[in-house]
Order: sequence, then structure tokens, then C-alpha cells
Amino acid sequence: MVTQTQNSSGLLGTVVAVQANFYRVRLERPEGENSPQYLLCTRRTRLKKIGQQVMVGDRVAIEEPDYADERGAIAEVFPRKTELNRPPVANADQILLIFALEEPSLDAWQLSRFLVKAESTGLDLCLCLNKTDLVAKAQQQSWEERLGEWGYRPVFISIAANSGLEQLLDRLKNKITILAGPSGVGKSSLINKLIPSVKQRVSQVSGKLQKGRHTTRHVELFELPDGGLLADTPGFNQPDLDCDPAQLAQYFPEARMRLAQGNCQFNDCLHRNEPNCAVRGNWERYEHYLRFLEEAIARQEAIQQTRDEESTVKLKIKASGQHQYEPKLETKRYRRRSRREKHQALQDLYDSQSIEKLYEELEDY
Ligand SMILES: Nc1nc2c(ncn2[C@@H]2O[C@H](COP(=O)(O)OP(=O)(O)OP(=O)(O)O)[C@@H](O)[C@H]2O)c(=O)[nH]1
Ligand SMILES: [Zn+2]
Repeated sequence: MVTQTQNSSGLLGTVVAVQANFYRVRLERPEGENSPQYLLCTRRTRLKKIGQQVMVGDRVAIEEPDYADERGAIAEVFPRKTELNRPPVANADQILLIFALEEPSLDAWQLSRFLVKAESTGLDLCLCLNKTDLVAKAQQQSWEERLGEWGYRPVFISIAANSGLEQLLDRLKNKITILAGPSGVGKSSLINKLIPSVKQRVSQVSGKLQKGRHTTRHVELFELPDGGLLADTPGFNQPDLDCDPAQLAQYFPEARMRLAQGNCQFNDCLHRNEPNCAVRGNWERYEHYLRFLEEAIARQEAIQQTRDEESTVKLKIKASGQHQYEPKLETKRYRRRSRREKHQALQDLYDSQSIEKLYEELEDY
């Protein structure tokens, strides 16, 4: 447990953008009306030494604020409620998954894949369907019913027609939300709509933070007008399902509900052909489950195989270009020497006056 820092300023904030060694921090309680709301901070050496990373979404304590220059130093990172690696965001409360009803047409398989991926993070999930202006009411209702069977109650919006946005904003209030969804569904349009003032685009304030904007590792948090932060992530069309096959059923609300009502005969049931399975049945996405399961198993097997091969064989490429695996010879393992041991070795070399050896040692010291 990290205790509150002893720093005199008692200044707390949330990291809203990270780029290289700089962190843009939004202050919780700006000092005064004219003092800055954001400080560009570095990370204290002490944090580097203990390997404490700072992520977007982290709640931090700041030392030595320089309001004139809008600079500061992060002295402490508070324990995280949640932590996601891809995208790298700390303390996120939920994922806002956005799809369009048309342009591009809503595809059940693609939607299902994104839903499963989102469920696998363990964060809450809010599904939003955009572009209601492009479909007839009946089509919207049919999706509403269908998704209800899947276990989801989507928020229907039209950014173009300005509809449903109040309801959506309500779901985002005072939360850290990660925005995700395929290309072309309206993610950028939504950000522009919800955050009308360009000034609120937190990373635009600084040239330094702007550079990495469209790289996959770059995440920025946008401040919502009524409180709350929205993390923009790059669009992707086919999320990889890299989850544990045994966990997959937990990422389908329909399967979760069946497992809550009854048990499978076998504890390690994968819900395929096993006898007395509580999950197998006549529900629409059962075929999605089966296909994703095969994918997750294949992925796991491929990883295992690569590991096995790496540990026992090495790839040799012959002059003819032919690839051949050969058994690996036992590699000599070097034990990492402690600093004290290294120091002693240097002292010995110095004493023996072997200058060349001494230089060699100094290079990796
Ligand atoms: N008809 C209609 N078009 C919309 C709506 N919302 C967004 N669009 C349009 O959809 C297109 C794609 O919107 P973007 O906001 O760029 O989509 P995106 O999800 O950010 O796409 P990527 O940047 O590729 O990830 C644009 O031409 C928008 O004008 C809507 O509610 N109705
Ligand atoms: Zn089962």
C-alpha cells in the first residue's frame, strides 16, 4: 500500500497523457482561478529506481509545482483500481463499445468478437449503437430485441441527428471510460461532439505530447464537460481473442446465466460435446462461442508449440536456404554478479594491473 506522500504541496491529480518522459496531469483542485489546471510533469528518480511506471489514468501526488512554467514532478503513484495493458490505462471503470447500425452495417460476428474482447478485460461494458438516422425504426427495434437476447441493453444514438447523447453522457459521468470500436463507426465524431471545445483536447496543449498521437501505444484522456474522462484508442477491426479457453464462456452473458442456473457434469467442461453440459443449447451466439473457442485453443496450442520448440531445438538455415531444426546444446548460464562481486573483481584486476581486462570489465559495469 502506497501511503500519501509527505510532500508539502499536497497536490493531487490524474495523468491524462503520457509521452516519452513527460506526463500531463490534470489537477484535482487547482490552486486558484488563474492557476493552471494542468501541469506537465516528470517522474521522480526515486519512482524510476523502484520501477514504478506511470500510466494514463493514474492518480498521482505532485511535488514542486511551478505554476508559472506549468511544470511539476510526480512523487507518488496511488494504488490502481484497475489496470489494462492494451490500451495502457489505469483506473478505467468501463469500456464504451461503439458500433454503427449502418455504414458500416452492423455485423453480428464482428460485434460479438468485440464484446467478448471487452468482457475479457473484467471492466464494465456499455454498448452504444450509432447512426440511428440511417435505419428504419423497425430495424433498430429488431437489433434491440436481438441484443437483449445476448444479454445487452445498448444505448442508441445518432451523432448526426443529435439523438440519445444525453443518455450516453449519463453513463459516462464521473467515470474513466475507454472508447473502442471498429473503424468508421463514429468514435472521432463522438469525441468532437461531446468535447466541443478544442482546448479540452488535453494533449493538444503541448507539442511534446502531440507527436505520438496515432501510434497504437498512445492513449489520451479527454475531459467530459459534466465530469469523467474518455480514453481514445486507435480503431481496429479484428481484436485477437487471446483469452484462456476455459474462461471463454464467462465472457458471454448467455453462458454466464446458464452457468448460474445449473452446473455442467465436468468441472473442466468446455461446453462442446461433453455430456450433461449446462451451457450447450439453443441460443443464438452458441455458434460464436464454438468458433471463438476453437480460435482460443488453436492460439494456445501454437504458443505452447513455439515454447517447446524454442526450448529444445534451434533453427538452422542451410546454405541452400533450407530450414532445419537441430537439438539445442546446453547453453552455459551466466549467473548475474552482484554489484559487490563486480566491485571486488574490479579491485582484483586493478591490483593485478591488467589494464585491458580492467577496461573490458568497466564497460559492462
Ligand atoms: N449518418 C451518420 N453518419 C455519421 C454519424 N456519426 C458519424 N458519422 C459519419 O461516419 C463517418 C466515420 O466517422 P468517424 O468519427 O471518423 O469514425 P471513427 O470511428 O472515428 O473511425 P476511425 O477513425 O477509422 O476509427 C464520418 O463520415 C462521420 O461523419 C451519425 O450519427 N450518422
Ligand atoms: Zn458445459
